[in-house]
Order: sequence, then C-alpha cells, then structure tokens
Amino acid sequence: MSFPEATEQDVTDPVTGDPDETLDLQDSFQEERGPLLAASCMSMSTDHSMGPPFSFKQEAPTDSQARRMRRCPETDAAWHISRLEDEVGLEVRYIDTFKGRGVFAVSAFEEGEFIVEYRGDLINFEEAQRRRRIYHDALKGFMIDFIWQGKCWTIDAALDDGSFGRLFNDDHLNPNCIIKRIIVGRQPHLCIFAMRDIIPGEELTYTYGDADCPWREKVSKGQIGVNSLPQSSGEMPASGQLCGPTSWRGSTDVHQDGVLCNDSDVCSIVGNSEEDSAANSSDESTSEGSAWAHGISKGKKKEKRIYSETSNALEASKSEEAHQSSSHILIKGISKTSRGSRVYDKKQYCFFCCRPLSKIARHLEQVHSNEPDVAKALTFPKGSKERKILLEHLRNKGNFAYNAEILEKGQGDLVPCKKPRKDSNSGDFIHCLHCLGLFAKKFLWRHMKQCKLRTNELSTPGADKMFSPGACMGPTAQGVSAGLHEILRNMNDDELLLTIKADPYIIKLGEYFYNKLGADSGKHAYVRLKMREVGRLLIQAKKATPLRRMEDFVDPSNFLHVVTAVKMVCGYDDDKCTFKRPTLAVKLGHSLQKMAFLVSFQAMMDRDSEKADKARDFNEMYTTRWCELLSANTLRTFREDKWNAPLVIPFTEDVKMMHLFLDNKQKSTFNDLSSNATSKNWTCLAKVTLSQVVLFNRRREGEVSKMPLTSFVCRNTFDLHEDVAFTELEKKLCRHFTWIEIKGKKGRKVPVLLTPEMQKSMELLKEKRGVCGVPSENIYMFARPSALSHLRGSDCLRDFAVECGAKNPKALLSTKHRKYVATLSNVLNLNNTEIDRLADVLGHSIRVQREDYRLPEGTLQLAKISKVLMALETGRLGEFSGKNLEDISIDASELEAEVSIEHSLDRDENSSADRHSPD
Ligand SMILES: C[S@@+](CC[C@H](N)C(=O)[O-])C[C@H]1O[C@@H](n2cnc3c(N)ncnc32)[C@H](O)[C@@H]1O
Repeated sequence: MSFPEATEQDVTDPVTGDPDETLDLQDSFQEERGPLLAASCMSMSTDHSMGPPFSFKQEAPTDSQARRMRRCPETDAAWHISRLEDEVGLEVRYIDTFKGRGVFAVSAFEEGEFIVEYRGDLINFEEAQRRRRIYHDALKGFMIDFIWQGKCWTIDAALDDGSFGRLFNDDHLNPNCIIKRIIVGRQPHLCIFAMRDIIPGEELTYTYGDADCPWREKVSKGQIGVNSLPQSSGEMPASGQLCGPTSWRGSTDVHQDGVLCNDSDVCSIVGNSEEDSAANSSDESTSEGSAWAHGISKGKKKEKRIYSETSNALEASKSEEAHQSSSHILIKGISKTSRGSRVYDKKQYCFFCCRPLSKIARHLEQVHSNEPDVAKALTFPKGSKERKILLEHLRNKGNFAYNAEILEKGQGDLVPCKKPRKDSNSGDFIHCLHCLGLFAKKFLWRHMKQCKLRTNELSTPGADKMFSPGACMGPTAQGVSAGLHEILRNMNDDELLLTIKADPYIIKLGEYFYNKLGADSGKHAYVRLKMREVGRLLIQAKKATPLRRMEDFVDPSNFLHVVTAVKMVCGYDDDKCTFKRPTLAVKLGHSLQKMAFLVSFQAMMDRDSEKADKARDFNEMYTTRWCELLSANTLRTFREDKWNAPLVIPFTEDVKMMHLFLDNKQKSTFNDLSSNATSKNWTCLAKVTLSQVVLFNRRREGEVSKMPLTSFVCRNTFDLHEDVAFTELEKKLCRHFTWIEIKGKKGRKVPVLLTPEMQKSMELLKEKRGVCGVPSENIYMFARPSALSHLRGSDCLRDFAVECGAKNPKALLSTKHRKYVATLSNVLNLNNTEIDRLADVLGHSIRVQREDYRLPEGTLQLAKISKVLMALETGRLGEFSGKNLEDISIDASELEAEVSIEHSLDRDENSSADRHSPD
C-alpha cells in the first residue's frame, strides 16, 4: 500500500506560489482566516474522555462558518495539520463488536472537502518493521504505509491520541472519502477528503486499497451487513485517488522484492506481512503475531476460521453454545497398554499442511524444507540447540493452529506440550505467550522460567504470563478496540472471561468505560472490575432465573428476575434483610442503568423502537423501584456495618514505634544501596521511603505509590514569600521540608511534604534507577525494577507494621492513619482556615480552592501544617491540646538537628550550622 508520487499534494506558499516554500502555517492562517477563527478552531476539543458514552461529539455550528471561509481543501488540511486539530462535525460511534468504532458525519461535507488528518507517528521502513514485530495484530491495523521520495514510510496511529482519522473504517465498495498524501512543512501527511457530498449521519469510510481485508469477504457474501450504504459496482475510485492493488497482509509486495511501490500502488492499512512472520520466527519475539499472520496468509481455510469466530461474537447465543460445548474439549491423558506400560501415540499437527504426524521434525525436514522457517532451522547442524528450538517452535505453531480450530468447533482433543496423566479439562491448560506450547496452568510458571523462546524484552506487568486459547482467539479478537482487547487479554481465563466475551453488552459496557477512562492505564483495572461484576451477575442469573443475556436484564418484564439475581450475587439474607456485599448491589444498579442506555442506543441505531422503548422503561422502573427493592436495604446494611464497626485508630505508641523502625530501616537500606546497587537493595529503600512518605503525610497510599518521577525531579523549590509573615520556626520548617504536588482523588493536585531524609533517599533512588534495572520507560518514583508498574504503599505498610512490632498493626494502614490525624486534630483549637489547610494536605474535601494563590498557599501549608505532622510523628500532639497553629511551638533544636544532617539542601545552612556546631 502506497501512494504514487504523482498524486502527492504539495501545499505551497499561497503568497509566493513557490512549491519549494512550505507554508509558515501558523502565520499564514492567522492572516488568511483572522485571529478570531483561528482562536475558535483552537478551542475545539477532541477530548474523548469527557464525551457521552459511545458518542464523542464536536459541536457542528461553528464549523460551517469556518468551512465557508476555506477555499482550497489542501490549505484547509495544512491548517488543521499545523494545529493538530480535527475537523468539527464528526462523531465517533461504537458500531458493533465486529467493526468496532467508526467515524460519523454530524454535519454535511461537500465533495472534495478536507475532513481529517490521519494523525500518527511518521516512521521509516525499519522502524515500522520493528513495531510490527512487537505489535498485537489489532494495532497493526492502524499503520498505513506509503511511498515518499522513493522510500517507504509509515504513519503509525496505534497510539490512541483521541484523533478521528485513525478510526475511519474500510469500505471498498462505496467509500465516501479518500485518503491522500500531502506535504506540509516538508513532511508528508495523510489526509482524508470527501469523495462526494456527505450528509449528516453517514459513516465516513475510505477504501483501505485493494487489500485482502478479511471482513470484505463477509460484506460481499452479505453475511454481515457492516455498512448500510448501497453496494456499488465495486469500481475502485478514479486514478489519482490513491487506490490500487495491495494486500491486506501487506507490505510484503512493497518491500519483499525491493520494489518500492509504483504508481499503481495504493494507500492501505496493513497488518502483518509474511516477511514479518519470517522475521518473527527468526528473532522469536512475537510468537502470537507470527502464528496468526502466517495462519491468515497461508490460506483461506485458516482465514475463514478466524473470522467465523468473529461473527460468533455478534450472536451471544451462539457463543454461549460454544461455551457450553467447551466442556466437550479434552486434553487426552497418556495412553497405556493393558499391562500398564506407556504407549507413545501422540500426534503433532504440521503448521504447513495441517496433517497429524508422530515425527514432526522429520516431516518438516523432508516435506517443507523450502519453507523459510524450516530452511532457517535446517541451516543449523543436526542436534544443535538452535535447530531444536526453531523446529520446536514450528511444532508448537502447528499444534496451536490446530487447537484454535478445536476450540472454535467446541469439540475435540487439544494437543498439549506434555500429556497429562489423566484426561483433563481444557480449562486447566493454557498457551505460553512465547513458544505457543499448551501447558497445564499449574505448571506454566515452571515452563515460563525456562521457555527458550522467551525474549528479554521488557514486558508490561502481568503480560509476561501466558495467554489462554480463549484470550487470544476469543470472539473479541476483532472489532473490539485494541485497548479493551488488551484489558481482556490480561484477565484470567475462566468461566467468567468466557461469559464476558460471549455477551456483546458486557463488551459494550467495557468499551464504554474504556472510552471514558482508558487513557489512564491506572484505570484499566477498574474497567476490568466493572466487566467482571456484571459477568458474575450474568452467571448467577443464568443459574437461578430465565435471564440468559445482559440484554434480557433491561427488559421491564424481567425486572423482578434482575432483582433476584442481584440479591443472590450480593449475598442477600432474607431473614435479616441484609447484604453480605451491600456496595456491590449499588454498583450493579449503576452498571445496569448504563447497560439500559447502551441497549437503547443500539436499538435506536438499529431502528428497533420496541427494544429502545423497553430499555427506556427499564430505566424508569429502575428509578422508581430499585431503591425500594434493593438500595434501601443495601444502604441500611452499609450503615449498620459502619455503625457497628469499632473506630480503629492507631495507638500513639504504635505510631512512634513505626516511625522509629522506618527511620532505622531507612538508614540501613540507604547504606546498602549506596554501597551495593542491586535491584533488591533499590526495592528495599524504595519500600521504606514510600512508607515513610505515606505515613508522614497521611496521604492515600495509592496516590503516593503512583507518584511520577517527574513530580520529584521538578519539585517545588520556591523561596519564602516575602509578603507573608512567618515566625522563625515556620521559616525553618519551610526550609526544612520540600513540597511536591501529585495527582490526588478526582485529578486534584495534592501536596506531599518530604523531610530531608526522604529527599536524600529519593535522590539516591533516582540516581540508581538505571543500574538497578528500573526501565527508563517506568514513569513512577517508587518503581518496580524490571517492570513498568509501581510498588504498592499498602503492601509495604502492612509488612512494616507487622515487622516493627506494633500492638495493633492493622491500625497502622494509611486510611486509619488519616482518620487518626483527623481525630487527633480535634484536640487542637484549629480555626476554619487551618482546618481547611489540614484537610487539603490530607486529601479530604476542601471547601475553598485557592488556585489563584498557589504559591503563598503552598508556603503557608508547608509552614503551618508541617508543625502538626511533626507533632504527630513524635507523638506529641496531645501537648498542643486547645492551641491553634500559631501557638504551637516545636523545639527548634530538634529540627535543627535534622537540618544539619541534610547537606544536600544547603539553603540557609550557615546560620543553623553556626548555632549547633559541636564547637
Ligand atoms: C484503523 S482501524 C479502524 C477503527 C476500528 N474500527 C476501531 O474501532 O478501532 C482498522 C480496523 O477496523 C476494523 N475495520 C475497518 N473497516 C472495517 C470493516 N469494513 N468491517 C469490519 N471491520 C473493519 C478492522 O478490525 C481493522 O483492523
């Protein structure tokens, strides 16, 4: 897929007309359109996270004015490119699990008009190949190759930056848009233009070229109505519109024989190429990708298999049948003769000819030596380790493809790497992510330790485990957004996952949450949790009520069944009228409301007014009766639980003991890391420091755990504000502590104070990250070495609370600590402003946000609140009973002693050094 040089649109300077002069975009547009228009366009938001579910709208009206002023579509394109902005009048809608999302017109577009840039990274051929090797198949669909200045380039839009261009779907029969390459600022860009007049409500599509896209088969056979537009004669767009022959799998033609696209080449989105799969098998880095790429490119049979699976996703009932029949899938145990001796009758499946064979290596050598992967293996001497590994990988790939077919059929025997003693259930087995072998779940950890195809590449947390047949081949493999697919892939392969994947509305709910929250990877667990909650409800409902699919839940005639199912899943006790899990009942209520919205949304799209009405009626019933039937009891249970729960706050002695313990531990771990930089020592110091910061600040542990390294690096080093009157002690406190800001609840900025000791530890941690194996991609201050995640403050505190010998270790957890401060602060005579400040530091809700006075406010908090925190640390808060912050005095010498230790912060060092020098 590529672009002919002839069709390239160079955007020349409109004033000089010189094609070599690229536009000075910012200025020329300001002039051309006037500052007002520029400003109005600048303010167009593409923030998807804020939009309503499944519909990220940009308001249309301002658009017409803007568009009328545009004369040349290419100039318009350049204008948008310069501002990294999308056109208004577009909306992203979720279409179905097969097609995923699509872009729809909210306002009309005229023929030839610029619509949107296909935004992404511009990368060269080598980088594109590298990314293809590591990308999941779903992500490869966002890469477009094209030719420019005789070289192959790629726009990689795999990263979801919220732009619309990346979400345009393919239509090879009747596209209404076309994608063209234009040059702006001496760089090529891909832009999408209207091919004809487009009316509001139409899905915007362009052809991915003459690619062999799997979904096209379905369209032409009329199996799945992926596009409501009438089918045309199938003519390709006129020449010059950058469409022509290429293959879905790819850029193989483009780069295999060294011919970099001729004029008939087209723009198309590529997936994996054969060359990729060869490369994959040679560097053994992405076994999954290579297996599928090969599977698809090798023949129609496998292609059909994969996409018939996708169509299953559209019909929950069919998937459910498949699920039920998964119990007919077995892993046969080892066979024995009547005398009990073992029979070696295991068959392996050839990856190339799909035949079952007992001697697979010999077969590959004799029959398929021309296959590049086999030929590569045969270049190594017989008996060599390399040859063995490559052939083993091919063997696993063949078995994997066969297993995939069995799982899809729902019947048969899977081929494992090692046969179990007895016949076993397929659910107890799982594929290794690296070598594709099928292993007993119980023993996979052992295999992972020694898997020869395991790469040393950094893996995301949890991704290094395995993948189940279900996870890689489930009905969600296509159509679901890449992000949600990843979230599903990281879920445990069990009945719950099968239920989730088989129900289109749970998937839609997942998409809904993913669209809202997915940009923050920290929220992916929440998306998973929401799907799991609803999945459990469905499983329970299937057992006890006639409800079979989530869609049935939002039918008003089933309302009481829904209530029954919710009660069951939340552990309702009929006699006591209480819930075991009261909050779950409330959460499920909210999810069902969203579900009703999703059903009605889909029904409206399908023009199914009956279904839409039902969903609306459900919502009405929910509003009127849910509380009476469920929420009232849940809230009562909840209140009673809280009422009865004793208020556990830490003993002052325990708090002191913990602080002392951590201080000592900090010293020893600091010395250990300074003298011996290992990941173990790094982690020890990180754990201690994290605990100290959480405890000292009484912050939510999650907020501190997620502290980005940049917050520390760019910490506040403001000077004392001249205009604010501080006591001497307060001034010293300001110099003593450092103030940094992190993201708190609801995205609020929350402050964290660091003592000099904490700073010292954090400086050392920062310095030793690299040598101790913390990847540079890990953004967290308290990182886990060899991973991209962070340590968890709650785990650290729990361990240290026990280790320090506290009487009541449970009370030393961060929430209890925060309550402790809140409770003990009542002994002080704090005025309203002071209470606000304390609340702000603790991350409780604050009544007044003084954003405009950030600096003095920060200084004030640092000066005043640090007194309270220090008093707490030393267990002396009681001494200040009845005093307000102004009256609290802390022995300056205690502070000075600490200050003098801290050499790295040499602000105002002289005066304190003079007074406290041993001389
Ligand atoms: C660039 S993305 C388009 C946005 C995608 N629909 C989404 O939700 O992320 C390309 C992917 O969309 C899907 N796709 C595009 N056109 C399609 C069509 N006509 N029918 C089904 N799926 C399509 C394919 O999975 C393809 O890999």
